[in-house]
Amino acid sequence: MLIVAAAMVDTEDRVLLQRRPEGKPMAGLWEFPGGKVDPGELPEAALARELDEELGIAVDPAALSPATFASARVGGRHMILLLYILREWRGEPVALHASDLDWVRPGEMQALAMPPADLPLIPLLDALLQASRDQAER
Ligand SMILES: Nc1nc2c([nH]c(=O)n2[C@@H]2O[C@H](COP(=O)(O)OP(=O)(O)OP(=O)(O)O)[C@@H](O)[C@H]2O)c(=O)[nH]1
Repeated sequence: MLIVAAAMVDTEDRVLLQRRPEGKPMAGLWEFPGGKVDPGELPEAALARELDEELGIAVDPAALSPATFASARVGGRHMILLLYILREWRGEPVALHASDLDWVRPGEMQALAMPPADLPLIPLLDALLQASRDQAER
């Protein structure tokens, strides 16, 4: 199972998380917006499609920067999750599928309930955002 997900980063280095709605597996957990890559679909095109469907935003697939990945068992299947960083999009994200949205810093994610496969991604994302801050200051 190939999943693509976005760490959408705002100008204050906060990242958008969405809350899985009731009735879905892992309901109530906070996750990165995204979803399954359809057969024959390019990962970046799949993520732009998911972000449109889930948040109502327009994303240029070329603006998605590969960040890191997770490889884990989820509900009896093996999942590879590709995480991208996204800093530019058009429109204001709206929770079209999620029960809630929130902008959080990676340091604050530890306090939120997230899918187990996401937990190793948090320090990696934190380090990547820190590195791009350092580069911007140079
Ligand atoms: N989008 C997203 N999915 C994640 C994350 N972490 C994680 O384990 N997943 C898992 O990856 C899969 C995402 O596929 P999906 O969004 O298309 O699936 P879903 O469970 O919402 O069901 P659906 O196929 O009915 O829409 C789910 O099994 C989800 O639990 C994450 O951070 N973001």
